[in-house]
Amino acid sequence: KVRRPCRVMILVNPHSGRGQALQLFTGHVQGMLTEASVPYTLVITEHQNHARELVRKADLSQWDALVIMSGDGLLFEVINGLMDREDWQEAIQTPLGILPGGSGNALAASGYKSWNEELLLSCGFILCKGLVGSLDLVSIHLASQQRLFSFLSLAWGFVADVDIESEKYRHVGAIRFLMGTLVRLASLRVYQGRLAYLPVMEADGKTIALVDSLLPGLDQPVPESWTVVKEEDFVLVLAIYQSHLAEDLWTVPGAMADDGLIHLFYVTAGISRPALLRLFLAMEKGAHLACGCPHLVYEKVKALRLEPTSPQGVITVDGEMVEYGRNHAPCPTVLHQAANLPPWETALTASPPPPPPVAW
Ligand SMILES: Nc1ncnc2c1ncn2[C@@H]1O[C@H](COP(=O)(O)OP(=O)(O)OP(=O)(O)O)[C@@H](O)[C@H]1O
Repeated sequence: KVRRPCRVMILVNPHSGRGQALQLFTGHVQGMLTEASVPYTLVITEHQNHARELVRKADLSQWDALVIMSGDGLLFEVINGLMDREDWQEAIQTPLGILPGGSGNALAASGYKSWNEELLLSCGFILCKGLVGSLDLVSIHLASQQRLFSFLSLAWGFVADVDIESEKYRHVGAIRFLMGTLVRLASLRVYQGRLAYLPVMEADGKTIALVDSLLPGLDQPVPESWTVVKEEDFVLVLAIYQSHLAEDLWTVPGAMADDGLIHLFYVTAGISRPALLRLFLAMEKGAHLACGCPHLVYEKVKALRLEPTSPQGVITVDGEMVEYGRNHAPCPTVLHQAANLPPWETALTASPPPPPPVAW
């Protein structure tokens, strides 16, 4: 629990979701914070990476928590801004909070069965109470040597395409993903690439963290303990570490924010359009694995390597487009504390600290 009274920086992306994040804040959250005597400073982001730069340079001793009122994209900026700092080990332990104001709101929705204003009120309540849980972060190395920290997902193929292509329907809110899915289904394509992963053994338990500097470099073959997927034609690859991919997509019903697992899904080529649509419709109730679809594979893994060979495509990390090429997602590096509260309590902290960033 964060000590009270605490000073909270609340970052609002005014363009997130349907462009109503600020109105949602003043209409639903401001009064709660005032009533609970939580002092806060509101910062309206002015451009992409504004929050990342601000957090990178902030005097964190002034703040007891950093809260974002936006979609998952702004939290991605804040986490990576904290990890950019020289004092990242301490910085990443700053409690973080999320108030859903975007169109996906995957992290805010994880662990809840509520939507829209109801979800916002639940998250506002948790913030007022100052409750803190823990959150897994996954370290992702891109082919350019860039390293990112991800709390939600790595996607390639259908899911990534829908996420990026549906941004033009942002004004309709969460339904943009359904619209994007239908449009992408009409032009369903196959993505070529290689996928390998380090499976989780039952004996691994929950708390073993991988140190990504011990994993083979991208120019090295994967070790024998890894599974190399024999198919190379995919419709989608999705690695997710939270229960929800969006407010209404319950992708991993059993996932906890700090279970130390990457939940890897892939769909191989050959799936029909109706079968793929059925999977996404079933996902609203978390029932997609019960569809018995032979093209859908689900594995719990600790690390994976994705090497797209199709000349064009989209890869997203936490819903944000990253460079297209080979990735490497060792997990988990920033993990686990004995959280005394359920991890879906929304105000989050990552502890103990990750191993030092390594040159890849
Ligand atoms: N003031 C701003 N102007 C333009 N872009 C911004 C601004 N502030 C943040 N951004 C960027 O906008 C993108 C989308 O933000 P965010 O993810 O928070 O909202 P969203 O896309 O509506 O929600 P979700 O990710 O849940 O779908 C992010 O890449 C973020 O970095």
